[in-house]
Amino acid sequence: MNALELTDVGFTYGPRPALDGVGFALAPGSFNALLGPNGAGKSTLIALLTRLYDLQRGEIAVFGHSLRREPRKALAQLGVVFQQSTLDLDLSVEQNLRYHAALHGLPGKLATLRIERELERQQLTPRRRDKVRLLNGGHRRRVEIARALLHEPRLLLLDEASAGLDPASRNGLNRHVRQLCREQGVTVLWTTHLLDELQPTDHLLVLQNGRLAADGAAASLGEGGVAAAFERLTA
Ligand SMILES: Nc1ncnc2c1ncn2[C@@H]1O[C@H](COP(=O)(O)OP(=O)(O)OP(=O)(O)O)[C@@H](O)[C@H]1O
Repeated sequence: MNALELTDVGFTYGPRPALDGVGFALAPGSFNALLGPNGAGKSTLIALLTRLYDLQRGEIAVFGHSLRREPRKALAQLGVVFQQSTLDLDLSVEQNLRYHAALHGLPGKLATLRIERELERQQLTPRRRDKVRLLNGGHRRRVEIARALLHEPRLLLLDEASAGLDPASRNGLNRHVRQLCREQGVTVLWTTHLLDELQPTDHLLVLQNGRLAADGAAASLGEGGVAAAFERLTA
């Protein structure tokens, strides 16, 4: 069963479609990168995946659950790190996680266990009592990843998660998410416009004018690596 499957997805705000017949599938446990120039439709796609917008055309299924017909089951499998941080800077790392757990109805003891496990997995245990305000951008992102994983989703969606980070933090975050994918079997959909965050074996999805211009291993896109392929596709 695919972690995520899109079939003929279309969405339009006005006369011109923002997404037009987009279809792809993500294998469980894979690292997938979603790329595209400004206006290609990435944000629209993410808004559909998170149900900010309702589907107008096509189907989206998360681990076999239709987002349209079984939204609760589909969303239960989905963890999201949004582009704009929504952490409370004046609460500690742990308080932010506890607040989120309560919001999602996790009972106290279970919440404590999950929070401890995620803090450990995200290497944040020593910072648990620090206010988020004191953390650097990379560590804040890790708090958001911990938060997104508290309900044990199997698909993690990161929307431009590395935007605004310095190169060292960007690399650290990218390595960290790849490790989660490799060691914990979490399927990752990583949205970026930074080609240096990609590896030849990544599954690459390139959106261009609302359509899928490429869907396959980065290495299979031809001569010159990802950067050349991206330039050719979006020229
Ligand atoms: N709220 C809206 N109302 C009308 N048109 C919109 C709206 N949001 C996006 N669009 C249009 O839909 C198309 C896709 O935009 P979208 O924001 O999904 O692309 P994107 O790939 O996320 O771009 P960026 O990288 O700049 O965020 C663009 O032509 C955009 O102008």
